[in-house]
Formats: sequence, structure tokens, C-alpha cells
Amino acid sequence: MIELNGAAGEGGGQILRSALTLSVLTGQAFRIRDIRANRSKPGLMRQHLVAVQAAAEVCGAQAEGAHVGSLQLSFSPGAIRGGDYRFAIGTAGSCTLVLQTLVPALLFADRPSTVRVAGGTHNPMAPPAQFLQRAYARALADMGAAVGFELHRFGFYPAGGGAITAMVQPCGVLRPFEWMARGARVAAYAESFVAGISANVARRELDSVGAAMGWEGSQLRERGLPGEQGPGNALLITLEHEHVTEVFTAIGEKSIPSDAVARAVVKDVRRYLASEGAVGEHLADQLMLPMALAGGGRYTTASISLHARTNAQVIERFLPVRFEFGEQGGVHTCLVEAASAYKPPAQRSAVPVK
Ligand SMILES: Nc1ncnc2c1ncn2[C@@H]1O[C@H](COP(=O)(O)OP(=O)(O)OP(=O)(O)O)[C@@H](O)[C@H]1O
Repeated sequence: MIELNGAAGEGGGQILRSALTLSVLTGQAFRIRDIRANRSKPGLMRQHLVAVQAAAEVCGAQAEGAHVGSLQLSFSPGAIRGGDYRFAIGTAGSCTLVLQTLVPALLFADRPSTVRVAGGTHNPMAPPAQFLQRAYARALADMGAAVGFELHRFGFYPAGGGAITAMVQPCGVLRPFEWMARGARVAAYAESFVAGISANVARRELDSVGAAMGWEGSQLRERGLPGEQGPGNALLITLEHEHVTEVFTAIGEKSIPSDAVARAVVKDVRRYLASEGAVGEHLADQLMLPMALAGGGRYTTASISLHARTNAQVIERFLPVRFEFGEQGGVHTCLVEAASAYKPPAQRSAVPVK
């Protein structure tokens, strides 16, 4: 039984999600205490609970302590089964974070899977659906994984009501990959999605982005959505480079002027472009688990977050891998080393136990 402290390091829901994915894959049970203990609403929130329930369903696990507000959880996994799954968060909690818990596990299932999750699709502090479609799926494809994401309907806080489906093909084994430079620019554009609020919001946000970035015409895309998918607003900037695609996001709120929403996303884009790092802050922490499964990999980024370091520590508890972080000339590197790539139980002689 692996014992985890849910308040260690950055102390967020990621500790739980990485543990769930790796428990399903390695067959190792775990117990976690002090889940999100330092957060203003500690313990399991709906999004985390659905991640637990979803992970349990895909492998027939036993879970104790799986209820909203719970600070402790025990999880004993069974064998993973591919198939067609549906989960509903029931609030605007993030669908994408639930999907990121299941997708790496289902890559090693016995057959293809689809997973439809209903809830929030464009939340602050979580990847928006387009991040999964453009940035995350592309990086997984670099490692040999065929994963697609379909956004059926937007879901914004507080109503939720959005839905995304992940389509996952078993990959057999992931291959190590290196993202050391982003390469030449292929495309750059901003999109403002508005649902149930004035189209002027989108226009003002895009005008501000255009002025700040020197962009015009088709680089500034107004995306009006059916009113019943709102009210809500998300401003996204996508940068497609030769080797990496990044998506930067700001979620509009009633109390925040359009100009401030635009400034927030432009600041993140400028920070990324000012660095030689290939991947942005969020992709950096999301690549770590698949890289560990691939048994190797490396990337450069502007800085390594506490979130990423905490994630590395959790991954190292489940897999015989070692993360190393370095820095040269202001560019940070994350390297993962392992004797071999992860293989599902049918292909390996023994479950890797640390
Ligand atoms: N704008 C964004 N674009 C892409 N990914 C994002 C963005 N904002 C946050 N993320 C990702 O969402 C994940 C959030 O993890 P985190 O543990 O903070 O979430 P949580 O479960 O909501 O936890 P908590 O509320 O405990 O902090 C991280 O992988 C982070 O990189």
C-alpha cells in the first residue's frame, strides 16, 4: 500500500489524480490523507470525486472515503478495461481534469475507449477543451498515442452543463520524445468565445489582443455560441509551432473588464515567447506522467512550477523512474529516466514495485 500526503508540496488535486492513474496502471493500491488540506474548500470536491469514481469504474476498484469533502481515500485497483464510459460531474467542475486522469490509463487498455464527461469545459485553473485538443493530444501523438477530444457543448462556471468526449486507442507502449525547442511559428490566433452575453465583449477582447500582439484579420476570431451554453466567456490564444502547440486562456468574469481579460492572456503569451523554453507552464506538468510511462523524455520550459515538482514526487512513488530538473541560461529542463517503458500486465513479467 502506497501512503501519500495530499498536502505535500503544492498540495492540489493533482496528487490524487496522478495517484489514481498510476494505481490503475501499476495495480498498486494507495491511501492518501489530508487531500487538498490547505485549500479554502479542503478535501474531495465534485471534480475530484468523479475522477475517483471514474478511475474505479474503468478497473473495478474498491474505494473507501469517496465522498465530497473527504480528506482521506483508500483505493485498491482491479484490472483496467477499455469500453464506452460516461460520467457527470454535476457541477461546473472541470471535465478536462477528469479526462486527464483516465486517458493515460486507457492507452493501455485491452481495446479502444470513449469517455464522455459532463460538467465545466472552460474553467479557471484547468485546461480548456481546446488545450486538450491542440496541445495535449499533439504531445501524446509525439509519443505514439492516438487520442482525440470532441467538445460537444461549452460549460462555464457556475452552470456547467458542458460535455467533452475523449476517444482513446490503445498504444501498446509509449515512446520517449524530446521537446527541446518549439521551432518555427506555423500559426497564431486569438479566439473569443461568448455565450449568452453581448458580442461586444468578444470584440473588445480581440481588439485589445490585436493591439498588443500586432494581429489583425483572421488572427482575431469571434466565436458566438448558442445562448443556452452560457452565460460565459473564454479568451484563448493558440500558438502553433513546428514542434509544439500551446493554448493560453483567460476566463471572462462579470466583474472583470474585457481589457483586463485580454491583458491577462497576453501576459502569459509574452512570458512564453520571451523564453527559449519549448513548452509552457501547464503542458510542462501535464507531460510528466506520459513521459514517465514512456520510460524517458525531456523538455525545456521557462520555469518548473512547484506543481510540476510535486507531480514528479508522486509519479516516482508508483513507477521506477527518476525526474531531474536543470537550468541553463534561464531555460529550465525536465528529464525523466527509466530502465524501460511501462508495459501493461499481460506484456510484463512483474508489476514494477518501488
Ligand atoms: N490555463 C490553463 N491551461 C492549461 N492547463 C491548465 C491551465 N490552468 C491550469 N491548468 C492545469 O490544470 C491542472 C490543475 O491542477 P490542480 O492540482 O491545481 O487542480 P485542482 O484539482 O483544481 O486542485 P486544487 O484546487 O487543489 O489546486 C494542472 O495540470 C495545470 O497545469
